[in-house]
Formats: sequence, C-alpha cells, structure tokens
Amino acid sequence: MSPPIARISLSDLLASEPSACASALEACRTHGFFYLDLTATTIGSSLLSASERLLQISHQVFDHDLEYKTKHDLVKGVSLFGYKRAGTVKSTDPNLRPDTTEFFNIAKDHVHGVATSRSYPPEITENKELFQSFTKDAHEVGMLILSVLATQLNISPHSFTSKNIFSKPSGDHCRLTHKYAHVSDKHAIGLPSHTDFGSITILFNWLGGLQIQSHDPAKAGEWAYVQPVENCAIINLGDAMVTFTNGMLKSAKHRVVPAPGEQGEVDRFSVVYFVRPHNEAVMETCEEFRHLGEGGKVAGKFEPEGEGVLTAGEWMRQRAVQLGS
Ligand SMILES: O=C(O)CCC(=O)C(=O)O
Ligand SMILES: [Fe+2]
Repeated sequence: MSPPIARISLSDLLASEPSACASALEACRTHGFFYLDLTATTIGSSLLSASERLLQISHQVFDHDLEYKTKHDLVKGVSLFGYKRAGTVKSTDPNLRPDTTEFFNIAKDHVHGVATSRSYPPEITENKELFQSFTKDAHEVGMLILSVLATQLNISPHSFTSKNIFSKPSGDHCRLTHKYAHVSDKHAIGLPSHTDFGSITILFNWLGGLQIQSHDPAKAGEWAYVQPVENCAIINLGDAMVTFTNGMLKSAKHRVVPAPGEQGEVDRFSVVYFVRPHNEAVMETCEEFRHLGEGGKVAGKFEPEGEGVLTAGEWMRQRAVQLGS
C-alpha cells in the first residue's frame, strides 16, 4: 500500500529545489502532513541522532513508578509543561476510550533560559545540552518549512517565521511520549483524535499507530495509518497556520491507536517538537489571506473564546485546559 502522504527531502528544500517546494505547499494545502527525509544534511543527521538519544532517555524516565513521575506533574489549566499521566487527555473519541499515553512536555524556554524553569526529573535536567540542540535544530527546520510555504504562496518569506521567533517566550516544547503496550485494555486508544495547536510539529516515532483521516474520496472519513519511515520525520501543521492563512493551509486531525499485529503488543514511544507562535504574536489572518472570507472556519480548527483578536499567549491559556496538543 502506498503511504498516504508525500515524502519530501530536506536537502531539496534547503536547496530551494522547485518541485520539492511545490510538493511541500501541496501537502500542506491538502493533508497538512508529510514525511521529511532528513538524510544527507547536517541538521537532519543531528536531529536523527538526537531523536535516538531522546528515545533512550524516554525509556529511562518512563520506567520509574507513577509516584516519581507525578512529582513533576503539569498543572492542568495553568501550564502544559511537565508530566501528563495516561488517561487525562480530553477525550474526543466517539466511544470515550481512555488514552493510554503519558507525556513529559519540556519547554524550549526552560532549556534555553528564556523563562524560569520548573522541576523536571534528572534524566531530563542532566541532558540539558541535548534538549538545547534538539529544540534549536527542530525549530530551525520548522522555520525553513514556514519560509518555503510563504515563498510558494507568493508572500514575504518572513510572513510566518516572524510569528515564531525562537528567542521570544513561547509555548514551544519537546514532548516525550510513551504509550503502554496494548495488552491490558484492548479497548483503549493511544491518543484520541486531535489537531495540534501551534504552527508546525516535527515528529519522530518508531512504531505504527499514528493515523490521519483518509483523503481518498472513496474512503472519506476512514482513518489511514501513517507508518514511520526510516530517516524521516513526520511534519504536520497546527491550528495557528489555519488561522494565519484563513484555512488555505490545513491542520489535519490525527490520533494514535494500537498498531496492528505484534507492534501493538509492545510499548510505543515518540519524540515531538511543537513550534508555536511566540506569546506576543497576534493570532489573526495575514492580510494576504483575508479575501478568502470564511474559508478559515475549517473542521478541527481551534476557536478561542472572547471578542477581538488574541495573542498566542492568550490562545494558549485557553487551550491549556484542554490538554490535547
Ligand atoms: O506519537 C505520535 O505518533 C503522535 C503524537 C501526537 O500527535 C501528539 O503528541 O500531538
Ligand atoms: Fe498531535
């Protein structure tokens, strides 16, 4: 079966290769998801090796008992950084199945000293340099993709990157996830259907289970697996890009289910970086897309409460209570 999303080479994007840049735009206008092949680039190799080391750290940190992990709990409705135990994500699953995934969310601002840090377990604090390089590289790849998309849309290449400045306080974070093996509760779901909140997500996983909704008209509404591909990250856009482009670019719904066959019987890990607009960025449609009218009202888009235009910081405070992504 052919993969449901395109595979685009980072090296081609770095070289502004026209067909790769056009494919990135096409992928973001349709699925909002694509594979990014990281081979043959310095930054890609460094991200791949960092993701492997973060996978090892995930094994260690999640192996502790719940009491150890919950000492570093995130505070629902206040901050999304820290530990989230399994079963606490707002459920959007039609059968209300509990999620079986625990997270550690590690703020970019905490590892780079942009904001005062919070408590994290020693497995995380003792590897600060790794978290620093991973977050910096992942953000840089995110900025490359955002500038490719802007250029392809014939707007200033800085239109999106200027809303995601690394050195400014933001909700950017690295997430380590662990889904328990699917043996105890056959009915459980890994992560219920959601869209990501920010601008762009860079995802590393090693086992199947991630699904997006099929874009094949014959299979409308059906879920399709996006399998891990060696040396590739999975890229997807979040709701902020839907707002900035008035729905021209998509943030696709996705979920994690137990992988089919033997893969479902083992623990599953993923390493994620979420690029989010910096806190003071204004969450409004860029001028160039205003003529699209109501096009921005697409399924899955986060609709904040309240009148007027909000900043990303205010958006995030509202979204924090949902604890999705
Ligand atoms: O683990 C995965 O493959 C996806 C994780 C995800 O969608 C999220 O953390 O928002
Ligand atoms: Fe997600």
